[in-house]
Amino acid sequence: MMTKNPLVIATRQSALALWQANMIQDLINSLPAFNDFETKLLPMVSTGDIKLDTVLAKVGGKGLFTYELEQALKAKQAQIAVHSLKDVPMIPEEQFFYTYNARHYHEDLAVFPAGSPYKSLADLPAGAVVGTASVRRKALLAYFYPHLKTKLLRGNVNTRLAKLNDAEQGYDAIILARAGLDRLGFLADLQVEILSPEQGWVSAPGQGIVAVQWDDNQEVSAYSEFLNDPVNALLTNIERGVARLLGGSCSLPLGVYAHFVNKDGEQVLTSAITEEFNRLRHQLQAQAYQEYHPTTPQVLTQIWQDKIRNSAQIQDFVMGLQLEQIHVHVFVGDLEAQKTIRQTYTFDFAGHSLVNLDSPTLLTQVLQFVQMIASDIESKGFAQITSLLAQQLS
Ligand SMILES: NCc1[nH]cc(CCC(=O)O)c1CC(=O)O
Repeated sequence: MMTKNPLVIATRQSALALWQANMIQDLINSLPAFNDFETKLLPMVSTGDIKLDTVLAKVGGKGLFTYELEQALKAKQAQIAVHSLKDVPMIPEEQFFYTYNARHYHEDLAVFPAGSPYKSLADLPAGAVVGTASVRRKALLAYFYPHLKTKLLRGNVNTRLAKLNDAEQGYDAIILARAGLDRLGFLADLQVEILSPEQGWVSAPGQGIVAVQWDDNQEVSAYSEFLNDPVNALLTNIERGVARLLGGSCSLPLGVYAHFVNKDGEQVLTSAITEEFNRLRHQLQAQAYQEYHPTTPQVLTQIWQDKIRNSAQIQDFVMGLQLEQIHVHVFVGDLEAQKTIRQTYTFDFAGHSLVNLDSPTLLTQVLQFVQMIASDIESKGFAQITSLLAQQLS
């Protein structure tokens, strides 16, 4: 029997990180293109898991949850790393690139302690205490709920929930990502309020997306396309593109959320597109493998992409979605709600197709759109916000 190539997956050790790494491992194991690989998880501890006493913006933020995993990639102890995209720095080191997966939920939630008489942030009495370590969430609280106080809350999701339910810690509510709670199976048992971006509570760029990090110096990177989800990649590149042009770091209270809108002007949830779209794409991937194995990953990618473009089933599915526009919600705030910017931007998707997301015309238009958003935000007083923030964070 032939020995298989190792495909070691670096991950943090929190319950959420392991869930996400397992999801990617299962996906890889289900794809014939990876038949010659043997997957294994490499759980690691990151600086962000140890330094728990400060606001994320102050410990530098940059690469706090990714640095150690990147070292494992560079040392070839691991072939890929799995991250919450939200934790990945906006400007990666040159040798690394990412593919994107799975956005089931994008929103933040307010979570209330078991038995709390309150069901929404608006209901909480003046001076009630809300836990978060994120400057974006602090700025949103200051803007929408000025009657509330915030208090630092760090740690992984399990730790934060334990602190919420420990009365001595004094939290009346905490803010968490819906995606994380859903993945851990906690949603059903918790008293929560969904904070929706469409109503102004804009989530972090890339929130809810699982990112797979690849190392250009390792041969396995030729297989990256098989794991990419092109719909999530498009929306994510818009969100992160805006953040990057605004100097993107997690010390900026910035929310960006992009989604598709159909002919009737309704939001089409990304998960409602990607589940079926990827099922069909993966079927064709398996067919291409069957017909052309053994061949190189580059050739297989080409054949597979052609099959996708020529598939009547995929064409039908994509046409049925009637995607017309992409809406991008942006929030830029400061810690005392003195200079908040809120805006929604619209991209005309009608002449494009999900089957051709790598079309140079589309990519050029998207890039111009992202630049337009960033310069519009700048013209609305962005520089004043950042100088105000510098004072507030010092
Ligand atoms: N910085 C922590 C972090 N990074 C990703 C998630 C949740 C999953 C996601 O949003 O993708 C969380 C926890 C939280 O914000 O509640």
